[in-house]
Amino acid sequence: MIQSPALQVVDLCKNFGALRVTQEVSFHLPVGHRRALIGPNGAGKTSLIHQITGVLRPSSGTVSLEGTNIVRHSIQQRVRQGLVRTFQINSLFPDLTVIDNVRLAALAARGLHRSFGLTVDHRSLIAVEIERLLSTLGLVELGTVKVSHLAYGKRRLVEIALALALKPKVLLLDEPAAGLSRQEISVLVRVLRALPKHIAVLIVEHDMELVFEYAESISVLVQGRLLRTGTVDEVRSDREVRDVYLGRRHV
Ligand SMILES: Nc1ncnc2c1ncn2[C@@H]1O[C@H](COP(=O)(O)OP(=O)(O)OP(=O)(O)O)[C@@H](O)[C@H]1O
Repeated sequence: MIQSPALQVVDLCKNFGALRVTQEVSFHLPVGHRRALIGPNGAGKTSLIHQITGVLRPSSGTVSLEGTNIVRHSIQQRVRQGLVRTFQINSLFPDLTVIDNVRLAALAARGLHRSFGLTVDHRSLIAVEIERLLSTLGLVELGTVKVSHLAYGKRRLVEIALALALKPKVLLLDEPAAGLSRQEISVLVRVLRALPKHIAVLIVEHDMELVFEYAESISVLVQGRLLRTGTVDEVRSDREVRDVYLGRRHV
């Protein structure tokens, strides 16, 4: 049997009045694939992510998760189905510890809002899961620290921990390296590489070093249209992509 792609977008269009922010965008992400979405400012990357997550309703076209068209599903339904976007820092609870923040997401993934009333087995399962997650993200030693006491780079890792606690099949990362130092970006790349292999990742990122180091393939969006999708080498050496976005410094 042929496996459906983890995520498939077909002929997606979005207009704001006369402005066409998404124009007949089609692509698919195989299970476990790591794709970067790049493009100049205002190309429509965030608008595309918003349509995939359900924040924005497309004007036409479909978004499918494992073969099911989810275009009419709510944001919450999509999350429950495994389409998860990283939380923004301002959605973390600053006065709670890292562990408590991750626990809330792990409970939410089970349709629960508090651990009160859970069986001992459930609690220990969740505790093991949190431990594993923090270890993947290199946050074990910071588990009992309040989020408000963490450096910016660590908070961004907590965002990813929360998203992972929701058990994604497809993880959407919107500029995870924004505001990070080079050293923090190399930690981020290590963390992203250590993600479970079955998770497909779509990462929107302006930091080309990260993109070239991490992505298996790249899609280039320009003025709402996909200009090119290919391997890192194909996209890097594409003359048109260089002209509209990469310039000469990344060749
Ligand atoms: N709600 C809206 N109403 C009208 N126009 C919008 C709306 N949201 C986005 N736009 C426009 O759509 C275009 C694409 O914006 P978008 O934020 O998706 O680009 P982007 O590629 O994510 O840019 P950046 O890299 O700067 O984040 C821009 O011209 C923007 O002004």
